[in-house]
Amino acid sequence: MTASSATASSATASGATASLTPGDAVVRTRGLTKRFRSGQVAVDGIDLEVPAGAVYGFLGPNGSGKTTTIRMLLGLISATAGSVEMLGRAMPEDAARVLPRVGALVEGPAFQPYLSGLANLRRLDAMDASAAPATSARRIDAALERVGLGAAAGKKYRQYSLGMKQRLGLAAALLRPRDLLVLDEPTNGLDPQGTREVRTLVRELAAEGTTVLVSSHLLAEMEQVCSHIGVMSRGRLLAQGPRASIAPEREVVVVTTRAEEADAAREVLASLGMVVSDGAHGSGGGARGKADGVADLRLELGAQPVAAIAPALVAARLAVLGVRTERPSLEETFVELTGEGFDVAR
Ligand SMILES: Nc1ncnc2c1ncn2[C@@H]1O[C@H](COP(=O)(O)OP(=O)(O)OP(=O)(O)O)[C@@H](O)[C@H]1O
Repeated sequence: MTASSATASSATASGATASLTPGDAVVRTRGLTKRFRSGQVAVDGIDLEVPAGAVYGFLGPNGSGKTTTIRMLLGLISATAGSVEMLGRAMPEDAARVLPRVGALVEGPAFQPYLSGLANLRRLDAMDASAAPATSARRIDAALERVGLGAAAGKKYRQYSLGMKQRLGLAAALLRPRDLLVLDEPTNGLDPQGTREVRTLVRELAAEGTTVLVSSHLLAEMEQVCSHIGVMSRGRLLAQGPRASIAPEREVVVVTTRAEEADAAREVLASLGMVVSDGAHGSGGGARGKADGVADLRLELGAQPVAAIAPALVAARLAVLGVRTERPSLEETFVELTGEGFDVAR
C-alpha cells in the first residue's frame, strides 16, 4: 500500500470552514452504496456518523468494504448511490473546500520510487496550492520526525520497507494541520513497535483536536484508542456508536468447580439469581476440561456481588477452585454481532 495526501489544488483552508462544534458529524453518509461493474455490492447503504473530536475505529475483516467506503468519502471513486457530507459540506461537490482540511492515508500511487522520502514530501507539498511554501521545510521536517522517519528521510522510496512506506504516507497526511484524518489500515506492514507508535500518534492528534477516522481489520490493535466504533461486515455497517455502547465493559464471572460438582454448583448459583451464560464466549456455560476434573461456569451476576459466590458454594459443601472476572474482547463482541468470525468474507 502506498499513500496519497488528499489535497485539492484550489481553495484555501481559511474561509472554507463550515463551523463544527463537538458532537457535530464530521463525516456523515446516508445510504452510501458502491456496486462495482462486476456486480458486487462492496458497500451496501451505510449511514456513517463520525462525530467531531472522535477517534472512530472503522473495523471489519478484509474485504468488508472499508477501503471502498473511504475512497468514496474522499471522492477517489464515485458512489453508486447515497450521499456523503464531510466537515459539514457535500462531497464530492465541495471537494475543493473540504479536502485541504483532510489528511488521508489511502491506497494509491502518490510517491515517486526514485525520489527520497524527503523529496517526495517536498514534491507533494509543492503540488498543494493551499500549503504555504514559506513554512514547507519546517512542516516537512516536523512530519518526518513525527512518524520516526527523520533518519531515513534521504533514502529512496523504492528502498523503503512496507512499514517505512506507511510512515511516509502518514507524514504526507500530517504535512499540515488537519481537521480530519482518514487513515486506511495505518498499521499495515508495521512491527509491534511501529503499531504502538501509530496508536500514540493517533492519541496525540486526537488530543490536539483532530477527528480521526481509522480503519483496521485488526480489532485488538485499534480498540484501545477508539472513542467510537463502526463495525463493517459484508458491505454493511452492523453497529456504530461510542465504544462503550458497542463493546460494553461488562464483566463475566468464571467460577471453577470440580467437574462432578458442576451441576450442583450451577443450581446453587441459579438459586442466588445468577445466570449461567450459554456459550457466547470461550468455553460457554459448559464444563471446561472434564479431563482435568474441573469445570468453568460462566456467570452473569444479576443483583448479587461476586463475594456471594464462594460462601454459597461452600455452604452447599461444594469446592470452589477459582473465581475470576473476564471482560469480553471487541473480537468476541464482533462474533456476537455477526454470528461469524473475523475472517475474510468473500
Ligand atoms: N475495483 C474493484 N472492482 C471490483 N470489486 C472490488 C473492487 N475494489 C474492491 N472490490 C471488492 O469489494 C469488496 C470490499 O473491498 P474493500 O477493499 O473495500 O474491503 P476492505 O474492508 O477495505 O478490506 P481490506 O481490509 O482488505 O482493505 C471486496 O470483496 C473486494 O474484492
